[in-house]
Amino acid sequence: MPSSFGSLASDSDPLKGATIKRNELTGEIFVARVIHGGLADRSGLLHAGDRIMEVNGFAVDGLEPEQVIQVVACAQGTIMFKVVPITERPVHSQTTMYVRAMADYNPAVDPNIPCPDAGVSFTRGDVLEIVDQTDALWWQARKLPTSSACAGLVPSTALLKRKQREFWWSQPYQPHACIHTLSTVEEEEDLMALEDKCVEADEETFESEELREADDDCGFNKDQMYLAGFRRSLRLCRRRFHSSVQSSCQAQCLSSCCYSALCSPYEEVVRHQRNLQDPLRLVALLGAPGVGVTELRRRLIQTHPQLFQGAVPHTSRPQRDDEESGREYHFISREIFDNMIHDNKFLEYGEYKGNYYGTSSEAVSAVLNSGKICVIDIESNALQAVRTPELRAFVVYIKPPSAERLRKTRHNAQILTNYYATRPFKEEDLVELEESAQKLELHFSQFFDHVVVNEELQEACAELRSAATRAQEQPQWVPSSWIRPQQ
Ligand SMILES: Nc1ncnc2c1ncn2[C@@H]1O[C@H](COP(=O)(O)OP(=O)(O)OP(=O)(O)O)[C@@H](O)[C@H]1O
Repeated sequence: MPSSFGSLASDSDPLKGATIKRNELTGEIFVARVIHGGLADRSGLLHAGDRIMEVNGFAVDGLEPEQVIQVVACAQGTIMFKVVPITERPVHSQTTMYVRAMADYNPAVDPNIPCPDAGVSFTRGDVLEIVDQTDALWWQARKLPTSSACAGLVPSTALLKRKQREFWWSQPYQPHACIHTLSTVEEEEDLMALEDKCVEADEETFESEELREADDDCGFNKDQMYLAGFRRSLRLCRRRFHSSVQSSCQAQCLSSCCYSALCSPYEEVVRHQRNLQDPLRLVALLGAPGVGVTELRRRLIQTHPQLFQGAVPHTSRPQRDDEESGREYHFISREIFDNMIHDNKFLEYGEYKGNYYGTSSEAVSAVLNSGKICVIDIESNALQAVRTPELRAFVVYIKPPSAERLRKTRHNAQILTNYYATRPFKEEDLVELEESAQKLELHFSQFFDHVVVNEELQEACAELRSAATRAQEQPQWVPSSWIRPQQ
């Protein structure tokens, strides 16, 4: 039987660069995998499938893997391995793949990982460089950004999906039609409660808020030019909105966190720099009610009208004398609105006392094609509708500051109540705001391209502005399907 010797430079844990396994029938010890970029890999002397006979002259057959590691750990100076190399080394043409994690993973609490020390922990939203997919269950990856050349183990898509299925089946009752991605049932109930909190507002109060805004003349800039798509009315009734994604699964899942794209534990991404001739990217703001999404959007558009613009919403309500179609709204008949819903034209839409209101993807595209950055605010259930190859949304999460700073900065702020009246924030409003923000972060942080903490308005607005322009001008991680659309 062919044999060879390999020597590795001394290291406190030289087998960290490889994992080993024992054949339970024969007691033989084999190299299970060589960690990409680790010591064993760099030496080129150990390969997956090699049989380890001896470590520094000590026969390892019959030992438990932990005992072999102990032998290696106790060795001083140069360590000699006597190895029987695998006869047919598989030829791999590994291509590096980048993914965004859609779930959290902690190897320290995973009983199934073959070697917890070699595991890479990650949280949703992290970008991973997958350097080896040879093993169907355990891939090798680096979490970016990293300065380490050494990769570690992460569960493969197949393994994570299996875990999700096991979790799903372990639940006493699961009404969802698809695999449960991240949330526990309790969290799901919380979310449903959040989304269910729709208070019936009568049309007069809703309309009066619209009028109040119009009276404020806040749709006009310094030169008395009307800033199209400026109104906040869509945000007002957002809790009753629908997103354009109406899969059968989503119909059952009010939290809308389990539609197909969100079910995959990894999203393949590429580092992409927008070409100058490409349309600009949509900037979609997401935040808990009352955190200041409207205020920031308003300030951004008002202070930089040459750069930013909102999308003009559609409505089926009758046009008033002082309104122009295409300025405050696109006024269309109910029948046309229904057809547009049917044709999936809306990113979000809602209905109030017989009148529809909605933001169409075409209205967003019109702004983007005009050379301005379209800024809209969305509900979490519209995430899938805006994360498309056409709109390429850059999602900015507006986060509340610390509890203390929130209470200080909102001292004179006015909250918009469910009855469409404004009044100063009460303690319970702030608590509710913080809870809603936590739930958004818990369930959707993997989709945040940038987070702006809205503490001081001016600073938050400046940061939003620079993030929104950076999204157009600098390379970003985006879903690979946006750049290489699937057939
Ligand atoms: N950083 C801040 N400092 C002080 N006040 C703020 C800040 N950001 C927002 N506000 C004020 O808080 C109030 C609520 O803000 P805004 O209306 O923008 O909330 P929102 O996120 O759009 O939620 P909703 O849609 O429920 O109104 C407004 O009075 C706004 O001026």
